[in-house]
Amino acid sequence: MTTLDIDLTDVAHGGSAVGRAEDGRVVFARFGLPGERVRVQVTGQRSTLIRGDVVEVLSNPSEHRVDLVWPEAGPLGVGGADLGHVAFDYQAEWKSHVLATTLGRIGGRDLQEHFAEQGLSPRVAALPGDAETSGWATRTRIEFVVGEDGRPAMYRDSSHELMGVASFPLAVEEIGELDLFGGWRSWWKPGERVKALAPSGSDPALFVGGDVWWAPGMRADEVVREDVVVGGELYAYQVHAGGFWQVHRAAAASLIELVMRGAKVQPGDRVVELYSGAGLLTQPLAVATGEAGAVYAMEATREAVDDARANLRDLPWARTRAARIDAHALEGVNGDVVVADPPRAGLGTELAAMLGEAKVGRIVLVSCDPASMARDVAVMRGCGRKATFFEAVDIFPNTHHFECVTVVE
Ligand SMILES: C[S@@+](CC[C@H](N)C(=O)[O-])C[C@H]1O[C@@H](n2cnc3c(N)ncnc32)[C@H](O)[C@@H]1O
Repeated sequence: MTTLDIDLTDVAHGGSAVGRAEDGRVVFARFGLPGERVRVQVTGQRSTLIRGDVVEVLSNPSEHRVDLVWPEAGPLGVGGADLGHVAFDYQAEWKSHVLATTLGRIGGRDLQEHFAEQGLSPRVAALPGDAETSGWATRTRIEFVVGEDGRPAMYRDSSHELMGVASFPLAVEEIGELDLFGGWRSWWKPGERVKALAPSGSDPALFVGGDVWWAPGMRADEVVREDVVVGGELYAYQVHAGGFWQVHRAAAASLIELVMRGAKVQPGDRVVELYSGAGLLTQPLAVATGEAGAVYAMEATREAVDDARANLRDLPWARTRAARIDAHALEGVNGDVVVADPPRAGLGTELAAMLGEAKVGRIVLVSCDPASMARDVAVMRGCGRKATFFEAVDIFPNTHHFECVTVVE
């Protein structure tokens, strides 16, 4: 067991605080805070860097350090709450700092200066209501694996080793109704992957082995209902229990609000939506274009497209196609507005350049990784476009993740 004693000076993208070892290598230390002198247990190393977890604060404990609400997800524990040791208010500072430095590191000085000139602030805002629970009890979806003893387990961070867990503090209270630590033990099988969900419009359910259950051996519908209220408007959705949906209980409404504010869709507009999932954004976009306009949405997952079609039943000018988005699919793409919500890897330089150069008025990019956001926006800048809107929102409290919405025109 190798340990190092170091001073932490900064924070890095990915959830670690940063310091330097005596041999000059950069140390990425999870569960540390800048200003602290800490003992780090090394969990991995290369010729240029060392990774580890803070197992002891030796001196200068940070005023922003809090006791771990979920100790099993602390140092040397399971992944999933790598900012669980950081005071809720300071998580926004941490993430804003990472966002600003990532903009510069990936997009260069030009992108940082461009954001400043455009009056765009790289700040990450907490979701309303989260301060009350310090961001705990906010997730309507949690995933785990059944351990050898039949109890819920998760993987130790960056490893294939399963560790039993005794609670899920990130889950909303309603998930407790499933009694995950009760009668399922003799029913589900070790090694099975389980998703527990508490949809806003249906009873809590468990997705395991491709089926949906509300209690051991008691089947539930394979689709659940999600109701999202934004500005007094209700958007209602069906979603396959195993399919993608935003995990934070307020994330769906927040993303609709931000995307619609940035997209400025007018009646009669032609909108192209990429990576549209079950149609979370497609529905409000179609309401905004009205029947004089059109929304063309693309999504790779068949089940999500089935959900989206059901969700757009009353808005027939919105059409969804099951298709992989690649350079071929985007050839000749055009419209008033393109909305893209890709997975963590972002659009990539090729697709970002295609969109940047396309006959499209406004591109709304939803990014769950600041590095891919900075790269994609920098590529579109290189096509002569300007960033005109930027908001970042903390839809993953107690982890290093957050979401960005950028508009490029
Ligand atoms: C971050 S989710 C966003 C979905 C939706 N906007 C929402 O918020 O619910 C990204 C979606 O992209 C889809 N996807 C990933 N790669 C894709 C590809 N190459 N082509 C089409 N869809 C893809 C996934 O299935 C997923 O539904």
